[in-house]
Amino acid sequence: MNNILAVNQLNKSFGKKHVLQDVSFTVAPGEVVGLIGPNGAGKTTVMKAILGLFPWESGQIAINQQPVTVSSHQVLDDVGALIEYPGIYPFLTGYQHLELFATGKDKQQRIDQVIEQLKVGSYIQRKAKSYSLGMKQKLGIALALLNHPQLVILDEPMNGLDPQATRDLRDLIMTLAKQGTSFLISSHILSELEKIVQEVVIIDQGKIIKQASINDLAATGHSFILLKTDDNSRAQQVLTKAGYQAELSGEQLKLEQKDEKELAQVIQVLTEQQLNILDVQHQHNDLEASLLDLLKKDQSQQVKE
Ligand SMILES: Nc1ncnc2c1ncn2[C@@H]1O[C@H](COP(=O)(O)OP(=O)(O)OP(=O)(O)O)[C@@H](O)[C@H]1O
Repeated sequence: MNNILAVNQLNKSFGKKHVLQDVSFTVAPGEVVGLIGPNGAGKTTVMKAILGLFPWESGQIAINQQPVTVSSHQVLDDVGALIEYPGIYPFLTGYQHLELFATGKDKQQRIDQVIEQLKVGSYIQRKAKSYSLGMKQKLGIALALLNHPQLVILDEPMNGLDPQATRDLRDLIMTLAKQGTSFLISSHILSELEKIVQEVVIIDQGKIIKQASINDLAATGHSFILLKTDDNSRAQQVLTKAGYQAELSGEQLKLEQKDEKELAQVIQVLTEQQLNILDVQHQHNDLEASLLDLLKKDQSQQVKE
């Protein structure tokens, strides 16, 4: 299947600062891809380049196999985007914004649909200057989705949204993706996106350090055993003596589980020393931890280079 978006060997500098270095990744139709990286990694710059907002030194960007450049924007008709802050006119109502940007014969239907999808009906007739941060954010997302684009680019879309609105947005993204819309969504928090993305592109200091499915990334994650005993500090000593590295974490002892048999062995070691186990929990697939691991490895690699 052809990719809806292909970024190939993109290089971009601002002055002397090489902000994107050979950035390559793809987005397939109907796929939700997370662009994840720490502050300043280059996420917004990648997104702005895809929208042809500035020139770059080398590399190609194609949407539906058509090149995007600063002077050729036609392919962007099929792209909806919210980058950084929504561009909102304070003296227009939310509804007037939608009227201004809606296209097509079914304009009215599109406006009504997006008002319902984003649940903005109660304030859409008010002037935008009275909107809270979250309300503005929802209007920005409504504008990105309004004309049923094939590809939607959202830069930190959960910014300013309360937990209910965050959940509603996740549900909406998943529904639209099932209907074939592709999404590229940036965040510096992986856990915020892990429920909706199939694929993650991890960027650090302008370089893509990994593009992987969320399942592959989870498989590289760590597993931990969390134990509560009637004497955690003695249990820690007993485990250390037996060759396990257990750290005290609040009311629990936390140790990395390297293989499946380990839990039974740990329990045996403790019960042999008359320690009572009050609670056992498993912590699996800590995606945030595996992301941090990747970033740490990348940074130590760069120090060596
Ligand atoms: N117009 C510009 N002029 C100069 N430097 C810029 C410009 N835009 C971005 N940069 C620099 O490029 C780097 C990447 O910035 P970018 O905004 O793409 O990061 P980000 O991953 O989106 O970060 P955040 O999560 O903080 O939004 C940063 O070092 C930033 O200072």
